[in-house]
Amino acid sequence: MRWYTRRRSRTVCLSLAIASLSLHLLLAILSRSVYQNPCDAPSPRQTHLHTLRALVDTNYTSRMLDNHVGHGRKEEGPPMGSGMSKLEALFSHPLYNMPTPPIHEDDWLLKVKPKGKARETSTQMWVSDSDIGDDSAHWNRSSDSHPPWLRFHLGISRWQLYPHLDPNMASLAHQLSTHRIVSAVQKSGGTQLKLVMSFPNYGQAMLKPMKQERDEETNFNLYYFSDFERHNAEIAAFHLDRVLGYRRIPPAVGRLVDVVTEIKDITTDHKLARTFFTSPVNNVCFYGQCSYYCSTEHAVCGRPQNLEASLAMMLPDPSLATRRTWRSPWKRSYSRSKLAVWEKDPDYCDTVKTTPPYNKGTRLVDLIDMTILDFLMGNMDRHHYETFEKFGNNTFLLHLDNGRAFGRHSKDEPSILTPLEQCCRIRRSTLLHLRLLSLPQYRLSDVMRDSLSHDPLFSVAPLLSELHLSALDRRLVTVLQTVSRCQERQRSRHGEGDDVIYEDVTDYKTLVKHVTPAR
Ligand SMILES: Nc1ncnc2c1ncn2[C@@H]1O[C@H](COP(=O)(O)OP(=O)(O)OP(=O)(O)O)[C@@H](O)[C@H]1O
Ligand SMILES: [Mn+2]
Repeated sequence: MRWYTRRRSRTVCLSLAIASLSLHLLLAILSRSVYQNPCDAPSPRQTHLHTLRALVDTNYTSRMLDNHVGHGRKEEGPPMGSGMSKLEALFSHPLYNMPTPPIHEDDWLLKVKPKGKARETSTQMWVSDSDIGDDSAHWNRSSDSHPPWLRFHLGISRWQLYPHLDPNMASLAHQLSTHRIVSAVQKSGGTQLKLVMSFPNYGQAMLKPMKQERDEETNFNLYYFSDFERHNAEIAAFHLDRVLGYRRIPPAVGRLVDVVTEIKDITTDHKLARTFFTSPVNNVCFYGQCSYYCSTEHAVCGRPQNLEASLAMMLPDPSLATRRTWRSPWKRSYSRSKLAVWEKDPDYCDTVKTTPPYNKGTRLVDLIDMTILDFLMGNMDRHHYETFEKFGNNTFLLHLDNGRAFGRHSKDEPSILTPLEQCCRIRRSTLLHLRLLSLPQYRLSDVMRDSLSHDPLFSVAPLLSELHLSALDRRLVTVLQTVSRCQERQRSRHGEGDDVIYEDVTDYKTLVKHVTPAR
């Protein structure tokens, strides 16, 4: 009996031990599965690596990337756990922070004189390249004591107008939108009314007034060459150019200008002053002198004195930094009946490719970059572009005059993409940027909305309507499809698609090495 009881209690103990062991095992398995998710979630670094690998894939398609990068699910926000806006996440992406070679003294647009020398010779402390002898010194290029406009001028290089994440940008925008206006005169040249405004610290800006409501579409019966210029297009173009990573448009911000105290009362331009009048509803209006739309019927009017306008930072005066103007090979005919050569000859690019300066260096792909910018914003008015003469042919193209962009959101204009269609050539870096902006977590319309919300006029109304923002996404898909078609065409001809890509990002290893966790 005792023997039986001992045996029973031993069995019970054994079963209890087995049960507790199983329970432990079960708990361990459960806790592992509970904590597994955060441990296995990709770090920002891994996400960046995934994105980059997918972006350089030659068989890239947008849908494939959604799966690749989002690990099968749609990732709507910026990289996990970053706490950043989509714009901040975009600008912190390695593609925007690639190591750049040091800028040599000859690669700056303006050289600065040592302070002593400058005082001896003249009151101006910056001089053009041709004015300077052997006494140049590395003096104060980024000094905090300089006004923002001078820091902007001194920061222009052979490769860009301003650096990525420019620490000067906020004060530059602040100056343009708030500093007292001490002078306003008409800017000569060009076809539509625009003014040059001066600030007490000698900075200058080019003003384009608001002529139509933001969501008003350009009349479909109007030819591109008689379209109005839009102040919000100048501002949005600056933001788009920066988002694309180009940095080839001078900073432009919005401002509510008092047409009486900030233009009429202070102008020394008598021709301009004479055109002021009061409208039947007591708004103050003016129309100036120019070849298009400078008449009472097309006057710009304050409400009653407040006028929305864009103010773009002026580039250094041509006497300090000469600019060269180039006619675009894909210039439109500016005629109601004539077609341009490129519209009649599908092989037109073969000729351009062998014609200087498009036969060497980056000029052709720089032009394609400009084409992509113009297609995205629907700008049909790119008849010319400019470069700084000092840098010869080895430099970026200035994307000035964007007032006729963002006129229509309901229609895309495929003819703007003709240079890309005909030449089938694109910088690797541009393609990577475009592909990045097609991902849901960096979506072009979202980063543009974010970027434009920093403009002072955002408090009046968003600079681009939602319809214009979504047109950007639609057009981006068209650009990427065009490139894919080019690659397919090339592949079917030669067995590969690499003639399409101008390889300007050669060192992927360096790029990937520089993938840093998002801050
Ligand atoms: N930010 C700037 N700084 C200095 N010069 C500028 C700036 N923006 C434009 N310009 C110069 O002023 C000229 C006229 O400006 P813009 O082209 O914007 O006016 P427009 O009336 O639209 O001209 P067009 O009718 O020829 O298209 C430009 O060709 C350019 O050389
Ligand atoms: Mn123009």
